Amino acid sequence: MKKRGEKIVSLTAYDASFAHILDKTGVEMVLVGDSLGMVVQGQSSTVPVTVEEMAYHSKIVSRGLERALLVTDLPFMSYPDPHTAVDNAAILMQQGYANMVKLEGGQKILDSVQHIVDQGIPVCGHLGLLPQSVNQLGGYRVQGKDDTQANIMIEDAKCLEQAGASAIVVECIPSSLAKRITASVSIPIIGIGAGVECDGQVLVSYDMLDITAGKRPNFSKDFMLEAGNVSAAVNAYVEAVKNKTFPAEEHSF
Ligand SMILES: Nc1nc(=O)c2c([nH]1)NC[C@@H]1CN(c3ccc(C(=O)N[C@@H](CCC(=O)O)C(=O)O)cc3)CN21
Ligand SMILES: CC(C)C(=O)C(=O)O
Ligand SMILES: [Mg+2]
Repeated sequence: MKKRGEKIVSLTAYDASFAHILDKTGVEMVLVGDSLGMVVQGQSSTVPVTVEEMAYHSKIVSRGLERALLVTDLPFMSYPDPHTAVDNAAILMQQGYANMVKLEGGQKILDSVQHIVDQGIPVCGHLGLLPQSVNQLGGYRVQGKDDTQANIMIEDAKCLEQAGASAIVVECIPSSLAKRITASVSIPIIGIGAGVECDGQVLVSYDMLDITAGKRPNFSKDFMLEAGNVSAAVNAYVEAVKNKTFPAEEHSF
């Protein structure tokens, strides 16, 4: 799809009924995000989420899917070293029925990425804003704004590709940097708050359906407003990503 210039559409899901709607609407990649800690569990970050919780939600999401690729987040502290990373990735594959696992970070986690890939498990990287590091970052802010940070992120993307990653999510970074990263690797770059020039887009499904308890990141959009029902809202998102009308300038940095 990257080679063909066809945008890859992704949304998060945390249960089977939701997953079924995304699957039948043509969402290509369904992400069981550790964002479930915030939108499902009501916690103030993703840090408390466990491997067991991720495996459970991944398992129930898998029952709603027929076509979409199921990608499941490895949560905070589940990949502190390559051996532990492989063990936990195996749990998400065998108990969560994931097709691919996602880990946050660049060069620091390369050994873990390599070991997981060596076991035949597809890996998705995650660069830019890393919510599992929110306590170091001090908040959810745009990343990669200066040249040094930007160049490190491009190098991280190349290293992840080299280590065998199949795709990379880039979160909350300037559109210009996302464009450079997308041009620097041959694996698909899936953006969230990263502008329209990535190979695909992902959003937290609750945000685009306005199930938000009042707060939604500025890069997201309420697709429920005009659509009126869930399937129509998801369909409007799929169409908007495919024809590059989402994200617009107002959803980008
Ligand atoms: N509901 C929800 N949506 C998400 O997109 C999301 C989660 N939860 N939980 C995990 C992370 C945390 N995320 C977030 C949360 C807040 C902002 C936010 O408020 N960003 C500001 C940018 C601030 C700046 O200018 O630097 C914004 O206005 O969007 C961004 C990402 C993304 N992920
Ligand atoms: C926002 C996406 C990329 C994510 O990691 C999550 O939902 O946890
Ligand atoms: Mg996540």
